[in-house]
Amino acid sequence: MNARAQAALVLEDGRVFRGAAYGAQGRSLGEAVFCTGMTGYQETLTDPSYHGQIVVQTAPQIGNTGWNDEDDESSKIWVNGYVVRDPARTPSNWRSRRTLDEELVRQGVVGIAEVDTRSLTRHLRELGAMRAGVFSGDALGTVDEMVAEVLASPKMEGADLAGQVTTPKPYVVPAEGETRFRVVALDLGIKSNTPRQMVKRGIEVHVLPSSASLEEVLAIEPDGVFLSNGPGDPATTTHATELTKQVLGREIPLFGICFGNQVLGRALGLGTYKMRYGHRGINIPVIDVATKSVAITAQNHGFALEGEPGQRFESPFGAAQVSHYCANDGAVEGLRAFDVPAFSVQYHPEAAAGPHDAAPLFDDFVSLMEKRS
Ligand SMILES: NC(=O)CC[C@H](N)C(=O)O
Repeated sequence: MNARAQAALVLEDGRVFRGAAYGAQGRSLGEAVFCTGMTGYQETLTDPSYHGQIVVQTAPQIGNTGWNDEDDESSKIWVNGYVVRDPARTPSNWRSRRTLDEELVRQGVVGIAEVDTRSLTRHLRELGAMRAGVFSGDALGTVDEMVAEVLASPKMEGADLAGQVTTPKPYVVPAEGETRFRVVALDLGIKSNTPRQMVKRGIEVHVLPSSASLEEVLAIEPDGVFLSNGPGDPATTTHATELTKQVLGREIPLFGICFGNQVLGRALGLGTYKMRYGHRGINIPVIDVATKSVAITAQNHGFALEGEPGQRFESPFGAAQVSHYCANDGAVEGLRAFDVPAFSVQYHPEAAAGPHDAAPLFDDFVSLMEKRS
């Protein structure tokens, strides 16, 4: 392997990890977060929810299966920067078209390799996700210069990012087989596998930009409304939250995932807060309050809804409950409304990548629409 140029990962608290340039060379700034998934790096990199973040892969070996033309979760890589320990020298997979390194270069994503990602993960776990920068080649400066650049970059709290990743124009994903339902999916940063899960169940999915108005939603005469995942601070989602309230007021069945869970929660009157380091991985245990069963889930979030496991509360739309919580730390993982047809989860039932325990939630959405039709 050719020697790689020098690179540095600089955290806002002044901690510096030296390593080797990986992917494009230059500078990238963003919030450093760690993801514990041992597989699924292509889906992670192309998940729009990671926009604005520098993703640290806790697992040491990344890139082993190269980059293929099938597994992208959107049109491009959204992470601002990428941190790995030991990149594959020779990827091997029958679908691989190029190396991860080549793809990062092709898309101009600045990364760093040869970083002790376990030590870095422990640092972020104890001190919290924080702003960081990856600097390589000519962009390398003195530590003081690099820290100053990091400190001048925007924080994740207060970041309104959905508008930067949403589709510019509406589009339709046709149902497979007979069309049983029509659903409006509000694109706050949707992943490709989500419409795929719905169309398999006879749903025609109308994906609308995050700025869609109530009139635009109603013009489609939807049987249900879906709120997608997405990047940024849920406290900034005023438009989506207002739209959700109007949909709830009309008793149109509603299902939200991740950012969508936070938006539904805000519409029901709950607050959101920034977690210390969030949940990012593909083996996060969630408990369903009603059945006490555990699902192993795919997750990627840094904010969470306020609330206690099982807590019932009165919302402007009647009674509701914190229906799911995380077995690791008790964080809110799902909501159910009792007087309007709405529910949501903080995790990813589309599971790309990840286990399929939560896939039946799409069937629950279908049942909710069946009951109303
Ligand atoms: N995957 C998501 O939808 C993430 C939601 C939100 N941006 C968070 O970090 O909590």
